[in-house]
Amino acid sequence: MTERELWERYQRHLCVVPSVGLTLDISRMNFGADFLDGMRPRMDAAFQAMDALEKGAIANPDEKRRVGHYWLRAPELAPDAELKTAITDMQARVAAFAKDVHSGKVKPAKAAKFTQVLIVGIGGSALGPQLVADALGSGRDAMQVHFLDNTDPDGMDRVLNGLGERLAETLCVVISKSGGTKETRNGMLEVEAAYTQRGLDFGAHAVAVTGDGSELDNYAKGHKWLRTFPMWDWVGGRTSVMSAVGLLPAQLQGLDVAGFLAGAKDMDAATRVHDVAANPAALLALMWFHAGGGKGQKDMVILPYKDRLMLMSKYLQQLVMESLGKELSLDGKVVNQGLAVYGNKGSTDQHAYVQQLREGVNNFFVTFVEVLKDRDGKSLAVEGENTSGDYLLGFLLGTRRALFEKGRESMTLTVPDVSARTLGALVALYERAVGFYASLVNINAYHQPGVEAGKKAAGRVLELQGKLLAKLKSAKAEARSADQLAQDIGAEEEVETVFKLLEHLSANGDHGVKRSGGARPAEARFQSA
Ligand SMILES: O=P(O)(O)OC[C@H]1O[C@H](O)[C@H](O)[C@@H](O)[C@@H]1O
Repeated sequence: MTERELWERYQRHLCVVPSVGLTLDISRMNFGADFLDGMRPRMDAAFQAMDALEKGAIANPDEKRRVGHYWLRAPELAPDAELKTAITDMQARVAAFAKDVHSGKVKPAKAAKFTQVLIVGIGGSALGPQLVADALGSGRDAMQVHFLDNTDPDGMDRVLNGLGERLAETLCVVISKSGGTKETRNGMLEVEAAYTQRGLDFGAHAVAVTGDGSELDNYAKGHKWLRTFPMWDWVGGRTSVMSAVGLLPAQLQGLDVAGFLAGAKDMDAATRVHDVAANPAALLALMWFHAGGGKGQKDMVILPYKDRLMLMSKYLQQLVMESLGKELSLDGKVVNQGLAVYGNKGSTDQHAYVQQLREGVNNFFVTFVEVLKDRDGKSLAVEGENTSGDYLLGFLLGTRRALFEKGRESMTLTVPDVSARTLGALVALYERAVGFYASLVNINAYHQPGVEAGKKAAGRVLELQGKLLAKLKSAKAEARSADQLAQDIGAEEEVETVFKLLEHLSANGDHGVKRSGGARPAEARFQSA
């Protein structure tokens, strides 16, 4: 194709969303002339399914739940008055609480004001707030935000040591929809201990975002925490950033929550239309289908040329892969669907893996994100009249071209800035695209049955550890091999897990387990000190 023909293709297929100032360019995807028409029947079915979902159908059949994240930014569209009031009440309570925290009306026990927010959560209960905080935050925010999103003890120490004395002016927000996630529970208990160690009453510094009646809800109420904010079964964790999960941290940080919701609402309006050419979410889903043959055969590389959007790929990784990575179709057939997502930011990644994208295995398509506004204020001319921002665009367009020359496909999303409004629009765009794509490939995007297997297996590991410790204590002084200990606790078949547990126990002083003997598993001996 000549440059001129590409320019024609660019204009013909450019999807323009004036309400949020976003465009989607699909001209560098190599779909054929009849692809969009050919997909029309499937896309029509996807539109019907989405319309039904928004009206309150049970769109998550396995869990028999409605799927209501679109109502979070348009409560008037919620299918009944009760839901609408739940949303508007939540928004009002979040805003009022943040106002009271900022004014000092709600204050810590031993400091004048809360200045820091420590968020404890994981997965959908952390990734949204992390994306928002990183994309929109600055040193001038009303409060500084920190995260504990793992059960890694050293990771917790790093965050808590970083807060240091400021723990006295830290508001801890524990987020868990189910209220039973172990990583979050552990993080909460460790944070509680850190407050107690400093002579501070944790409850007077803590709030919860969780489902009514959950373990966390009961704990928060039982320990007189400052507040609890609701999470509902009709909002999935990975689409919860516009519930209290994302709004409370954003409001506390002093970000433009109204703009965030408005951007999403405007994008929802744009992606609700059944005209494919005008609907960027439909086009994204169709391009994913085209690129991977409807089977996820190509990976989605998210490349925003903007530092503030670096967590976009991480956020989309959960949204896309947890939604689309499914064993079974809606009819119960084994389909093993999915779309792999990775990426960081340009031009940084050009100095890392983009080499492979241009010349290596062609198993991906790129989504460039171009941000028109370089920075607040004027830029330095770094070479001739060129600014650093001119270079950023130069590198984006250069990589787009270099990939296309080698037959590697890309799309480009162009947005005016990284404002709350734009971020809300981007989140809404991908939420809708994931929903459409799930319909195109006939899967349930709103459950995550696969996640449970790992959790159950972890439960068994900890159960074995309990038995092992009891055995080691009763057989004090006698050094035994992993094989012997596995037999002792009636877990001969699980000797490898037993060895891994002993290796970990003896590397840490917590349980007083000592290792002796050789370095190889069969030579190692363990005993209670
Ligand atoms: O919010 P929570 O109930 O604590 O869940 C946190 C996360 O963990 C689960 O394993 C799910 O796979 C995620 O979708 C969820 O966001």
